[in-house]
Amino acid sequence: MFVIGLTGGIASGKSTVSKILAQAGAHIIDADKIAHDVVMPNQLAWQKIVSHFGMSTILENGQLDRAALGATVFSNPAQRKWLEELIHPFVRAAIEKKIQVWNAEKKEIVVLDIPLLYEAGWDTLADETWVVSVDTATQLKRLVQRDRLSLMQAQKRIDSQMPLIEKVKRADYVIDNMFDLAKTREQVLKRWNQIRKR
Ligand SMILES: CC(C)(COP(=O)(O)OP(=O)(O)OC[C@H]1O[C@@H](n2cnc3c(N)ncnc32)[C@H](O)[C@@H]1O)[C@@H](O)C(=O)NCCC(=O)NCCS
Ligand SMILES: Nc1ncnc2c1ncn2[C@@H]1O[C@H](COP(=O)(O)OP(=O)(O)OP(=O)(O)O)[C@@H](O)[C@H]1O
Repeated sequence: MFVIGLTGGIASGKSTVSKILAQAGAHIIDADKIAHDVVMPNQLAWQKIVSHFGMSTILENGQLDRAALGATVFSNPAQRKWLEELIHPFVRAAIEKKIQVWNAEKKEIVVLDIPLLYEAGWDTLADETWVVSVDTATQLKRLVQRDRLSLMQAQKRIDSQMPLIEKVKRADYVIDNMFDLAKTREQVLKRWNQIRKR
């Protein structure tokens, strides 16, 4: 089994690349999705969040108010650290379990789609790392458009991550996602085909 660690900055295009890889036959582990699943109502992490942040972080249906929690933690690094220290061990355990299962099932290529791959030190789970890169103006524009955040909210989210330029330096393979999707697909499939041939 070969494991690709796919990362980038927020809204740089990880999900877009991960979709292309899935269509090509990769098996995807999506850390954002796992992080959403572990805070479903009444789970241990959900209970700890409610006792720590209070009922104002819960919607009427019991789900986390992700916008409210995001507004709090992306303006307060100490609270973000608290939330990460709670959620990350659950996410890491789920990722390791899935890797184990897929390894036993002899899946050929697995992709770890993890926004905080380097920040969390989880790049060691991968055989090689890919970074999806865009310039800061494009990142901000796409983030504001997709998530309907104000410029200031979007900038706070970007600033809470390792600078994208730093991630690019650490990457084994960089995908430049500044252009159209065809160009991105071309770069993804180029490296994908090299890995397949090994
Ligand atoms: C604060 C929360 C509730 C906001 O939820 P929201 O639905 O608005 O965002 P979502 O979870 O879909 O994340 C969107 C993007 O935000 C960025 N992001 C998320 N968490 C973090 C973080 N702790 N630090 C920096 N960037 C982050 C990532 O690029 C991610 O792809 C949520 O992001 C969260 O629980 N974060 C802590 C868990 C975590 O670190 N998740 C990242 C994957 S392990
Ligand atoms: N090459 C491109 N050209 C134009 N728009 C793009 C391109 N790639 C991605 N986008 C758009 O930019 C936004 C961010 O892309 P995407 O959701 O793939 O980023 P992400 O890195 O997965 O984000 P997150 O860190 O929040 O998970 C989306 O609205 C997507 O449709």
